[in-house]
Amino acid sequence: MTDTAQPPYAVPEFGKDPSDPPTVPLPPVSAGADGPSGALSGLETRDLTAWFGQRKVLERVSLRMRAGEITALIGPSGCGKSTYLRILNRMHEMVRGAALAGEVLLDGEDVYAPGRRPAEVRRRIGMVFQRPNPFPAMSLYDNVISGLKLAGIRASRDERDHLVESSLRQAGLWNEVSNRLGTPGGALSGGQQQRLCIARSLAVSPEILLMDEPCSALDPTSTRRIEETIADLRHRLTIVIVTHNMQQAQRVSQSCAFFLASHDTPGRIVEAGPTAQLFTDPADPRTADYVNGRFG
Ligand SMILES: Nc1ncnc2c1ncn2[C@@H]1O[C@H](COP(=O)(O)OP(=O)(O)OP(=O)(O)O)[C@@H](O)[C@H]1O
Repeated sequence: MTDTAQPPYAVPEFGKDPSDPPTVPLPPVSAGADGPSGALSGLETRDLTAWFGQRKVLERVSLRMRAGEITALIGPSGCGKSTYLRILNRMHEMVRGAALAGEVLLDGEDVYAPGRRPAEVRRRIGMVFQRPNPFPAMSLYDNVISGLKLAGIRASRDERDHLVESSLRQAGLWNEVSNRLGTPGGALSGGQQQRLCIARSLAVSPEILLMDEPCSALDPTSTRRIEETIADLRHRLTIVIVTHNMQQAQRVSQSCAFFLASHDTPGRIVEAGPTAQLFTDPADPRTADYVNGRFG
């Protein structure tokens, strides 16, 4: 039976955050392994339960997403993967009536702790969506730096130039667009637009990058290009990717979590562990059935 118990608390509505972000200097580009601390950040959820209104869609999801790894979230449609991803950087609360319980720890600190600003969490934990969503009329240059103002980061012209180049290089797009940074984002191909969106996310130096089926709208060549970019980024930041493509999960990830829900039970993790193990020697027969295409 679907559990309709009241959630313990509703997450605050997006936009109701009382304090505007303070303006801060430009952080080092992609702190990551080359950054000042030399350490990458990890994410962990403990007993995460989520609701839309009275409907519980995730239940007690505990998962460790290790620093510097790519973790793939797999599972049939509707099992809560995207919801889980959006909880990680406080986007779940943008949906009216959404609620959650449990903890999301970024380097051991709860991103939902009282007083913690959603905008600061979203700067540190970036998101790339299923459909490329650059600002179509805005130049490539401005697209890349469009997140700075939102994050309250100030930068000189030189710093911005450097940031645009380094972000586009990391996203694997620089060589294709370096001589036309003034052209609008909408003029790029779908795959290039997705890499532009990755560059835009990288420009605010996130520690974690969440990717929600980033290749599902792309052709095989663009998909391969994005996968190469993801693999390159692994050494700079921690990545969590939702994918329906089992080959992609095997190609890009080191760890994998298999989610499952049914019509009367909310989404839960059936099994999580090293990707190779989940695909070759899963502990649960449902995992074997899913990764071998027997359902979902
Ligand atoms: N904004 C919303 N309001 C109400 N219910 C929602 C909302 N978004 C998602 N849901 C419900 O939450 C459940 C989990 O959805 P979610 O999109 O997280 O699943 P998913 O595993 O990512 O699916 P898919 O693979 O098809 O993208 C589904 O039953 C869905 O209908």
